Order: sequence, then C-alpha cells, then structure tokens
Amino acid sequence: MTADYKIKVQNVTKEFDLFKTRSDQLKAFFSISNQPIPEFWALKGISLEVHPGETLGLIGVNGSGKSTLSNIISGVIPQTTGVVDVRGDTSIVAINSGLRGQLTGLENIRLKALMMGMTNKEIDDMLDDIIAFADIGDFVYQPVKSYSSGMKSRLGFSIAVHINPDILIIDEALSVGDDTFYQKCVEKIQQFKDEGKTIVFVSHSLKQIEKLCDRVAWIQYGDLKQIGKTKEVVGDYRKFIKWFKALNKDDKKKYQNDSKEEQKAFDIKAYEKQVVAERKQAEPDNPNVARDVHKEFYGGVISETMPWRTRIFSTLVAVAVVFLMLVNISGHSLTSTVQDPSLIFHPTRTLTGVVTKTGR
Ligand SMILES: Nc1ncnc2c1ncn2[C@@H]1O[C@H](COP(=O)(O)OP(=O)(O)OP(=O)(O)O)[C@@H](O)[C@H]1O
Repeated sequence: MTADYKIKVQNVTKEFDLFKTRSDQLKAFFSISNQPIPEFWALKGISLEVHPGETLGLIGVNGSGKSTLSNIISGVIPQTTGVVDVRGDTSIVAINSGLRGQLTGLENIRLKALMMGMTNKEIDDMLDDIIAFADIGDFVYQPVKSYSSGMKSRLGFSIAVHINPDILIIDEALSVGDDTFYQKCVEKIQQFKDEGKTIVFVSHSLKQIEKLCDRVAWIQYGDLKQIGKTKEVVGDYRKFIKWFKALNKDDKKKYQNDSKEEQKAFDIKAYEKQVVAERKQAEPDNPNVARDVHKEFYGGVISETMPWRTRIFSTLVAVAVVFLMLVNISGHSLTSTVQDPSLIFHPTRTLTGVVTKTGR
C-alpha cells in the first residue's frame, strides 16, 4: 500500500445478519436472544487503493458486492471490519440511493447540498444548472417517489456532479438513462477526469468501463478477484463470463450456490489469523503484529449491537424515567417516594387530576 492515495480500503468485510423477523432483529440488537443469527458476508476482506485523479472501475456479477463496497466508501453504510480512509468529500450517484422519496426534487437538491456544507446562497446560484442538467422539467416540484428510475438517476447524477465533490462514486447510474443523457454524463465524467478528480465507477457495462476507467477491480462473491489495468482485468472477466455462460443450467446454479454458501460460512476470526500470519512474514521484527491487526480490524468500526456498558446504562435510564413518571402520576413528592416507594401505589390524585380524599 502506498501513502499517495485518495481512498484506501484495507481488510474490509461486511456482514449482513439474515433475520427472519423484525423481532429477531430487535432481540439481537439488545443481545437478548440466544439463537444464532444466520450470517452473510457480502465482503470477505477487500484491500485496495484509489489514487488521486484515477478512475477505478468496479465490476463483477450480480450480488458480488460492488454496491456494498461503494456504499461503504461513501459512508452510507459502515464496514464490519477494516480500515476505510477517504481523503476528500465523496458524493455518490446510485440509482435510488441518496434521494429521499417523500421529498421533492428541489428539496432533495437543497438537502444534499446542505449536507455537503454549501450555503443557501451557493445552492441558489447553482439550482438552475442542476435542474437544467437533470432535465426533469416540472417534476422537480414533485416528490421523488413519483419519478421513473431514469429521472431519479438523472437528478442524482446532476446533484452529485454540481456539488463539485473531490471524489465521485457512480453506481450503475448510467444504465437507466437514455442515450442523450448518457452522452451528457460521459462528458461530465470526462471533465471530472480532466480536472484530476478521483472516480469510482460501478457498472455492468464493460464498454463504459473500458471507455472511462484507468484501472479495474473485479469483485467476485465478496472477494477481490483481480485488480489492475482495465484491459487486462476486463479481458479476464470476459473470459470468466464466457466460461460461466457455457456451463449447463445445473452447473451454473451449483457454482452460484457454492459461492453463496462460502459467504455464509466465512470465518472472520480465521481471516484475522491469516492476516496476522501474512503481516508477521512482512514485519518479522514487529512484536505487536496481532495487536496492530486487531486494532485495524475493529478500531474504526462502530458496533452494530449494543455493548454491555451501554446496555446497563440505558436500562438504568429507562428504569429512572419510568420511576419519575410514576412519581409524577402518584402526586407525591420525589423525596417522600424515594423514602417509601410503596407510595407509588397510593396516588394522591387520579389520572384525570382530581385529588382523592384518601390520598396520603
Ligand atoms: N441489507 C442487506 N441484507 C442482507 N444481504 C444484503 C444486504 N445488502 C446486500 N446484501 C447481499 O450482499 C450481496 C452483495 O450485494 P451488492 O448489492 O453489493 O452486490 P452488487 O455486486 O452491487 O450486485 P448488482 O450487480 O446486482 O447490483 C448480495 O448477495 C446481496 O443479496
């Protein structure tokens, strides 16, 4: 890994819990269920860098993990383990991503621009350009949920390129637009490239990838299968697709199922051990390799379940809140109720506020 990067992703994994019901999800969040949760590892340890001014393509079959990776880089979702270091303001363009359905196009523009730290004046100045580029006419006053996928994509792309980010992440946005819009987008991306901006471009269109990308990363069922010059990686990927298409129906299904099973069975502890072993070979004089790797795995990651200390603290807060509510309802003073908690069961007033004669 080099020091000169715009995006660094190191040993990044992403695990999704495959909950069957909402209540299973809640139980797991509060860690009150002993049932093992079926896991699915969408990313099984990805390490790569994107250099300043580079356009990196992400390719791979459906469900290989391209969007998961681009969403992690954009900060839309957290990684399960690993380091994600992004030097600059990213802006993601993905179909259905980043736009709020219940807000109008106009409101979405303002929201996204404000989130990027722009002032209202700056937003007003570029509003017309965004609307003109998106070419969605009066629909800009309608909620985004009423847009076609092409319109959403056009608006998303237009916002993203006009707020002038350092790093642009484009996830399949060009696949739904018509030819005219596609041409406009390609020109805009080319302009970004000429300005030396960094781009991550996710697409199934190998033609688009070949046209726009300097290097390509091929993601295969959660693994980084290959990364390198566009011609080489796209060439090898084409060979794989040809091989896959030549399989009979059962073999195709088996190949896909086996890969998914591997993703379910992925062992994060074994992966960490493997990284430690590799690092020890590279750094034989470092006695703290295991500690360093563990820190890199979990140091920058927010836990998606509640840690014990937080759980105890929130339980105490909840008990205190309920107690105060009951004290309030009972009509006794806090001091006397603390001295004699049974007063809670002998309210001085009813719930309608009428003082009872027998109140203590
Ligand atoms: N929230 C989620 N919960 C469970 N599994 C998920 C979730 N999001 C994604 N996955 C799974 O993770 C894997 C990777 O999905 P992802 O969308 O990143 O793939 P992709 O390469 O972008 O696919 P496509 O080319 O079809 O867009 C898929 O198997 C998908 O089903």
